[in-house]
Amino acid sequence: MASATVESAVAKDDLVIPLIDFAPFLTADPSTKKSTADAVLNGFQNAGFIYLKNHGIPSSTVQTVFANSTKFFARPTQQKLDLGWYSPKANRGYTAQGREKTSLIEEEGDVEKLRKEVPDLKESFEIGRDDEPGMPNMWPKAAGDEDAKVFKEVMMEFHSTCKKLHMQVMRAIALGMGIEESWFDGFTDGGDNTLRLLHYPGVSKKIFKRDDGLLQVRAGEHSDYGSITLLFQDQRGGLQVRSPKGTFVDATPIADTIVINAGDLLSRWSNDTIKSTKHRVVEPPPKPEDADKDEYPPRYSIAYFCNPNFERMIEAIPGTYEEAGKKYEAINSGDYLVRRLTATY
Ligand SMILES: O=C(O)CCC(=O)C(=O)O
Ligand SMILES: [Fe+2]
Repeated sequence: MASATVESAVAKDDLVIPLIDFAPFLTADPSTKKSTADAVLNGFQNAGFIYLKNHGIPSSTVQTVFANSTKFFARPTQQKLDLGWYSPKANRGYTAQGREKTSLIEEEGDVEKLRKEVPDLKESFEIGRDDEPGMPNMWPKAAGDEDAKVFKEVMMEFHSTCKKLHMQVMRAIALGMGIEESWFDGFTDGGDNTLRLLHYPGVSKKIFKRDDGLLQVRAGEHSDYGSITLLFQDQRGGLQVRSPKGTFVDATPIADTIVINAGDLLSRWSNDTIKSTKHRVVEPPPKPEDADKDEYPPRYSIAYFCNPNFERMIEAIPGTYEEAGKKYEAINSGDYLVRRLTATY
């Protein structure tokens, strides 16, 4: 089968992140579908990251979500604190700056130490499925507040839009792996995914110039936990991905694309054939229009963290373990995520 020519979005220090046109996959011509699927799988196997264009989510939709996110974070601090993130199991609500430390640490306790040293310069708001008993989303009060009403509608709609794309990308991975295209459907149809709005407030440029040798970041180095993450970023920049050489390479924003990365659970599920690559958000690259300002402008991003249905057991995908053997025991998807979240908050 002829493989499609794939452009690269990032190519530095042996990190090659492909820029993949997803339209051929979505429009279902069998031969181009397969080569697109191969490109998706190769991207996750080699870099752990891809950029996707023509993914089917209109840019007007994404703009509306960003606009609503910006309005949300502009609410008074107390209003946001009243919607506080309340448990790893629910993973819903608002997290103020300094509360979470995305990190490499898996032990509780260590995270406390790291957080004090260099807090992440961000606030976030997490939204889960809206129909999970005992785990309510933390919506701003809608009575007499039109923005709050619209916010909820926009976010729930986007949650379901992203859920569909998660299913499609997992189908592409399946087809790329040579298993039944629908193989993952029974793992992705539950929508146990988290929509996270992120705001990195404008900060003084000086904050990044520390004299204690520590690196001030907007979000610390980490890998994501679940199957895949759909990341929508504004044009500000600052996201970096770890290369095979150990350097951090800019994942420069490309308009109308989604950056998609594989998480730790997909890596485990694929018997380590797919990579879950470390990334972070740092001081943004200089732009001519900010040159004579003392502050960097804010950055907004939207991450949609996808997970296999929480009730499912995750055990090596067919085709990934027959030769090498299974590297990991079966694990419950929901338990795995709660364990990881418990260590970071
Ligand atoms: O804001 C970004 O660009 C990345 C955020 C991220 O990696 C995360 O929240 O897991
Ligand atoms: Fe991440």
